[in-house]
Amino acid sequence: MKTSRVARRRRYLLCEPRHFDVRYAINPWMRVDGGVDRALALAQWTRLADTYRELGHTVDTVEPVPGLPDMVFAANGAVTLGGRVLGARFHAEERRPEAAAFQAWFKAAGFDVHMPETVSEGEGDLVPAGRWVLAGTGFRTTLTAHHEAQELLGVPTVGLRLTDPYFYHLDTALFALDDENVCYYPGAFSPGSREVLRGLFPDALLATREDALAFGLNSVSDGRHVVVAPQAEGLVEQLSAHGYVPVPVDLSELHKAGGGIKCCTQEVRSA
Ligand SMILES: CN(C)C(=N)NCCC[C@H](N)C(=O)O
Repeated sequence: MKTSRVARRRRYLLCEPRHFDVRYAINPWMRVDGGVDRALALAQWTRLADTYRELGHTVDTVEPVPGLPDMVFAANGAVTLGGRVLGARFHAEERRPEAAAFQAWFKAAGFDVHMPETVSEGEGDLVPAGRWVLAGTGFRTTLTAHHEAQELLGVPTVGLRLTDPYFYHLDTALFALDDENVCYYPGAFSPGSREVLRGLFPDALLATREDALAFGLNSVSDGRHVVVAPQAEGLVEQLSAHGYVPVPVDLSELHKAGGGIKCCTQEVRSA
């Protein structure tokens, strides 16, 4: 086991939860009558942004749009690799207008944006991991979108079928630790997809359902520091035991909409 892990500086795109709310239910976490403390959501999100800066990463922000309460989940707005950007096409009608807002941000930042033809929820389902883009399907992003991602990004996509509605995006069930390894919850995947993951990542860290339900797999790693939900206690211990440095950030208020740390974080990967 490697004991010294190396961090790489990252560029992250975030969206302040100024208009955050739970006004519709498009995943099993969302309760429209549950109540949201927006001030707390803002404070938690600010801690996340500050944590990235303290770790030496660049944080950009996209202006939140009134009436789009899920726009804080910036990871869904696109996926980028080598300076190429595949925009988003959202599954739920309520989120569809977000796609144009993220597209505009990327264009203004100097990127060409390819807009997908079918449902494609950005980094929620398309997770660059070393030589591959791991590509979730089953609830949101389509197989056609996997192919579009492969054609645009020039990297093979590995399709993985999600089967548990609580883990409706790939990045609720798996995250890349670095360019060589991942951490995932096997119970979120079909038997065939579990076999594929075992074959590609024989040394992967495996998480429990309890840690997955605590949004532990919705973590962001820079190769050394893993920004992780403190509620995922077993995973936090496991990461330390494998030489990573867990950096707990609590986004409990955002969990009410079905999102966590990674959902709030779009990595901008330039050429
Ligand atoms: C991993 N990512 C990016 C996410 N899981 N995103 C959270 C999306 C939450 C939103 N209410 C929805 O259901 O689309």
